[in-house]
Amino acid sequence: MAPGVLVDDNLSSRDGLALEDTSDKIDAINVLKGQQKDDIYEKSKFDAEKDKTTFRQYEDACDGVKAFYREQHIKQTVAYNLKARNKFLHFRKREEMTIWEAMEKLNTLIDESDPDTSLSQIQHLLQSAEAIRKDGKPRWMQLTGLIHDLGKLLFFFGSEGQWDVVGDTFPVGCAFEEDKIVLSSSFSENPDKKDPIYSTRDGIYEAGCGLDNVMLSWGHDEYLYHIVKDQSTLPDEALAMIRYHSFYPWHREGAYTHFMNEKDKRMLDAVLAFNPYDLYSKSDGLPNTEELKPYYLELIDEYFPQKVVKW
Ligand SMILES: O[C@H]1[C@H](O)[C@@H](O)[C@H](O)[C@@H](O)[C@H]1O
Ligand SMILES: [Fe+2]
Ligand SMILES: [Fe+2]
Repeated sequence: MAPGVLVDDNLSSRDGLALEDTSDKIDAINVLKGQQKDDIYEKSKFDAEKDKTTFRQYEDACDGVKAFYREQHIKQTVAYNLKARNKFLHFRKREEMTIWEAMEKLNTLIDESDPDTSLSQIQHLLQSAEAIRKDGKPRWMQLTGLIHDLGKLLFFFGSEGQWDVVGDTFPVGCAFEEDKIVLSSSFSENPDKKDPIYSTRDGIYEAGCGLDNVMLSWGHDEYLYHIVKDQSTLPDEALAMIRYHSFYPWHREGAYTHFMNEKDKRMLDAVLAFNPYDLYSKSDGLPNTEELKPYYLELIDEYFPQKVVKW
């Protein structure tokens, strides 16, 4: 095992940015860190009228969704995770695109893991952002809604399929908490389940080590988290909303809490504040992309000052 890989990927965080970037950018980050944080925890008015029992019904899902999770739960291993990190975060020649161009590129992907929407990704992103905006949440959170699934671009950058792009996430390198993970029966065929270390509760980690140090199954959350951490001025809460939004075993089912540290307790609140806008906005009306575009272009520029993103 190479713990250095983990530390490099996850802990460089704001330090890297602070060392390399302009003082304007650092000022912007510091201002953001202190402001507009509490507004996000105020109980959401948005999901009060939703019938939550109709979402995430995996046992009743179509065969495609079941086949997706079967494949994902067999193939997400520590070995694959390390390989994917190297490939997608370190070795690839990155494409340059603005956020809006990325949204348009992603638009042809229909997510095979999702039992709740068959809308295109741009519509899902705008639905999430609009729900956050209508609920009066801060601008940085609206932008987080707009971009949170852009990591699915991995599908066009040489992923092995959808199993390493979409779907819920869970840690690798320690025992799978199968009763807290959807459609988990195929974990029995995951080779890591027989590994003498990876099959233990703490595996390659330590209790209380902090989720920053835990490798989550590879997919759109982790990939986008790194891009946004390195190339935007969005605050830590936004980074957590992105990195953990598919980590339902943790934020909804209470699994893997033994790895949490103090920071994770705060981040969990942020992720929970974000979740309704991601999940329950899927039943909202269709957003008018052209009408909304000018508002969001301005918002993107506010937090991605260099405009073009290296994907
Ligand atoms: O099917 C969905 C979809 O892929 C989402 O983007 C992801 O965040 C969810 O966790 C997942 O269950
Ligand atoms: Fe997602
Ligand atoms: Fe989403």
